[in-house]
Amino acid sequence: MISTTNEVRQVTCAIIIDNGKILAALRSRQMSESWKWEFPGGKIDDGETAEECIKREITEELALNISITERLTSVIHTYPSKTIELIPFICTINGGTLHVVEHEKVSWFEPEKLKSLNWAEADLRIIDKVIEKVQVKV
Ligand SMILES: Nc1nc2c([nH]c(=O)n2[C@@H]2O[C@H](COP(=O)(O)OP(=O)(O)OP(=O)(O)O)[C@@H](O)[C@H]2O)c(=O)[nH]1
Repeated sequence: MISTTNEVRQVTCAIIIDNGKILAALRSRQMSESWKWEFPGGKIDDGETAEECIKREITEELALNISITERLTSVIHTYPSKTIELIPFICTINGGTLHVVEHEKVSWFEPEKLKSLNWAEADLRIIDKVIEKVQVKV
């Protein structure tokens, strides 16, 4: 199916907590929204649940198995060329060895450092809630 600009693309993202820090990923030159930070994840495939999607994406992008702790409220954000529904999940690592496949790099941040990053615009709308949630859980 050809996607149109009017369609809302559902995108999952993982807020992975480990040892009190949160993983953020820098989008690379080859990706749209280059050099912006995001939480790893991606678009939901046809027939897939959001939970299945985020587990698949994290295996593909970071070679990690994750467990979902909590699904947060999603946000809808319109970029000039697309509208996305960003569905965030708080997660922990269940297995695997971190290997960065697509991103420029990933880094671990203390919750209070997250606000200083140059985030993708949609993430700016979830970051306060993410920090509030992870400070309770770390
Ligand atoms: N994974 C992820 N994507 C995000 C976040 N915030 C955000 O705006 N996005 C956007 O959601 C889309 C996710 O698409 P994707 O990762 O599956 O694939 P992609 O880069 O090829 O997307 P593209 O079609 O925009 O080029 C991208 O447009 C990306 O910019 C986030 O925190 N995590």
